[in-house]
Amino acid sequence: MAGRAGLTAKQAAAAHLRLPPLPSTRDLVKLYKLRAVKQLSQNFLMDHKLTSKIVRSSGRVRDCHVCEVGPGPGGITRSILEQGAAQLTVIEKDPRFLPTLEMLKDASKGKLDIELGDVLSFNMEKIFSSDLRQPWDGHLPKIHLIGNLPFNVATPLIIRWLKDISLKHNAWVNGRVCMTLTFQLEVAQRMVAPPGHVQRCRLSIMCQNWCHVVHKFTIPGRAFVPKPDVDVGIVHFIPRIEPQIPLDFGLVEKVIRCIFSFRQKYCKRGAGLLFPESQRDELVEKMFTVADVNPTLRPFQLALSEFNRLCHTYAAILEQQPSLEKFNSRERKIIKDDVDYDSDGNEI
Ligand SMILES: C[S@@+](CC[C@H](N)C(=O)[O-])C[C@H]1O[C@@H](n2cnc3c(N)ncnc32)[C@H](O)[C@@H]1O
Repeated sequence: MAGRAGLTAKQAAAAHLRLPPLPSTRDLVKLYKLRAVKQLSQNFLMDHKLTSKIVRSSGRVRDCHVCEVGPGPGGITRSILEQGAAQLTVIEKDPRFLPTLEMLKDASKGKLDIELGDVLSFNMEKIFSSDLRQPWDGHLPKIHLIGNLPFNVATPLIIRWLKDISLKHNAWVNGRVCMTLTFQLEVAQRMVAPPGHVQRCRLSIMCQNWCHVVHKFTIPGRAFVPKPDVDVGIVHFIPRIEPQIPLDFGLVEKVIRCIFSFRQKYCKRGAGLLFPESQRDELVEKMFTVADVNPTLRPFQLALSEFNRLCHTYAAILEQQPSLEKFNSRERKIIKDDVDYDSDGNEI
């Protein structure tokens, strides 16, 4: 809505902060003494409309504490400040971006903090005030995590964060903190794939077990500088109050990983990897009978409720035979063709 001076609330906030403009592609090249921006080995989003859309898709950041991972030259960072975040902490690994981020910090009126570090090992617990904490089953805390990271960092990061969510560690000591992250489109589609979908994989189950996952929109690769070979999906995660499979992260991950080891075969084939050969047939049959799951379905056809029953039955078998917990079949390493990889070579 336009205010008295004819400015929208957002324009007023931006004018009030007097943020320096985002460096152009040419500026980036000059700033970092490069021949081409490609040498930074990153894909930057320089389109203000799109950075604003990403921030809006995370929900309302006004008056919230936002943590942005991988700000780079600060396109998304500017949009977060413009949309009225009360506090913004950025975690950037590459010190070459510090001068541009410092300029933003100076203009931010104390709202921007810069942390130089690797988000994969960064404990965010200390950056948020305990005043923002909410009970896990209460309202969502006024905290958001937002980031456009390199594709080969984003997938391992979300797996780490899902584990943190399961343990209520890291940012999640504060309650059900939401995340809005970019992934290559194919990975985003896998994250939200329902049962029976051709993209359904281990990542779908892991994400959907601990979070409500929404693929918000897609950005064509050409919007990035330099242009990646793929399009990009923006995914929003809201931690579930209760996971669909309320068991230990490691146990769930092991069962899902084994079952998806043979994607095109009956799901009992992969489940067999949970047990030594001497007991395999007997325990697989027991697992599927007790869980009441059809062992001849393909892994991608199983619903979360069926994985839930299989995981619980496996946990009950472990209670009776604790030594099985340490059993790790090496067979899947031999049968490589049935394991899924994303285009960065990450097994998923
Ligand atoms: C794809 S660029 C995106 C930059 C900016 N967010 C944008 O949208 O234009 C990824 C950024 O993440 C940073 N980055 C990469 N790995 C990181 C890590 N492990 N921890 C923190 N930052 C990282 C890079 O240095 C780079 O600035």
